[in-house]
Amino acid sequence: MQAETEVRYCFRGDWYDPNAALIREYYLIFFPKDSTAEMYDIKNKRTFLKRSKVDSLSLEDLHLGALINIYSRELKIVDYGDSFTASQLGPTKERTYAMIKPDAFSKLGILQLLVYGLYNSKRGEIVDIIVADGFKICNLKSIQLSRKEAAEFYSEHEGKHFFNTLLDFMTSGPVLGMELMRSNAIKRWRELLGPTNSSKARQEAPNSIRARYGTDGTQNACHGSDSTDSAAREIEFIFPTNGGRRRNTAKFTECTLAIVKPRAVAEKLTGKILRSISDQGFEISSLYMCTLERANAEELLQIYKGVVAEYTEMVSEFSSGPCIAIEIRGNNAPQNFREFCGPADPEIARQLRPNSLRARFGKDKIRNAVHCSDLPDDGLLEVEYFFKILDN
Ligand SMILES: Nc1ncnc2c1ncn2[C@@H]1O[C@H](COP(=O)(O)OP(=O)(O)OP(=O)(O)O)[C@@H](O)[C@H]1O
Repeated sequence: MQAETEVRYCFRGDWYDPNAALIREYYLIFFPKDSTAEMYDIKNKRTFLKRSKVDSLSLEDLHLGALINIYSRELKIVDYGDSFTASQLGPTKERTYAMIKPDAFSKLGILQLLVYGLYNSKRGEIVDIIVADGFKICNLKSIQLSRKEAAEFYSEHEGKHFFNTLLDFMTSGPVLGMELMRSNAIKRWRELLGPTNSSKARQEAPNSIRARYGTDGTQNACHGSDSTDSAAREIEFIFPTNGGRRRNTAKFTECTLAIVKPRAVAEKLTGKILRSISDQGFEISSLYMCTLERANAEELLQIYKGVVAEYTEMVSEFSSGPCIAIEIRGNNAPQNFREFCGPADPEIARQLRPNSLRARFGKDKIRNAVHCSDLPDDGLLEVEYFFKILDN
């Protein structure tokens, strides 16, 4: 009897080795059956990691451009490693760049877009449309584009009569940049957008995003890449992987830091958590998705080292996948937000503060959904760490 071949997917991944200051290339082989992975060093032609369990990794995390953490190594998936993987996953994992432009951003606000959009189907806001249509949000950031950046982004239109108006508009307020993934992502997102001109959209595609949220020919709510090449270029432009970052929208006043931890992001709790934060009266002034390296997680959590028994596990959870860093603003934000987060242990939180974030969304002490700055003086320092140092 012939043995059944085990399904395995192969990717090419780059890891930046800071000691040698060079990029090392690996094949990453993933076995979905038991969530194990193997790594092969391409240059040195040898196995780098024997087949080992990587619980935090799932096939959903593995797509072109993804940043994943394998045993403290941040690997960027740069290509498919074999034709089987390319043919199986390529069509289902097409990426596009979507951007909520300043008109829709300010009309709806980050929270309505992200939260009510996700969780109040009656409002049917933009992100709801995105998620409900089967897109995965692979990256996300609120950005303030400079005129130079807007001009570069829309360089194909330079010289056209509407170019200056377009730049005025695109720099008039924050935008929300998103890298989206699903099958036929580019075509599907543009179908959802409808015609460029919002008035035409209202006539020809009244349910489209531009018909519903756009104003006119320039202020048309959202952008979508028009080809695979432009998607790759635009994703790289907004979320550069080779140095430099786009300016975030953090304000650094009356603020504290919240992080939606990787397990909560993976369980799609981000929207519910953001909604609770805003319902409580806090302002979400800036946010972005990132995958923390172990060293950064250690730095953030250093005050717990030697104090909290679960320190090592906490660091592992923090660096296990994408998380969302948020600048929270409000009166006495560090203390008030910390109270709203509740005790670190969700079991205790459920007894003592049943309405706190950790009581509602936490699983256990490690996977307690949300991190918040602990001491009053740490609020601004941690916001600066995430929004000035890590995101610069
Ligand atoms: N005739 C016009 N008058 C004013 N603004 C325009 C005009 N044509 C395009 N624009 C603005 O420039 C943007 C880029 O134009 P383009 O032709 O690439 O449209 P699109 O591909 O539908 O939009 P986008 O690139 O933003 O997804 C439009 O979304 C709109 O904001």
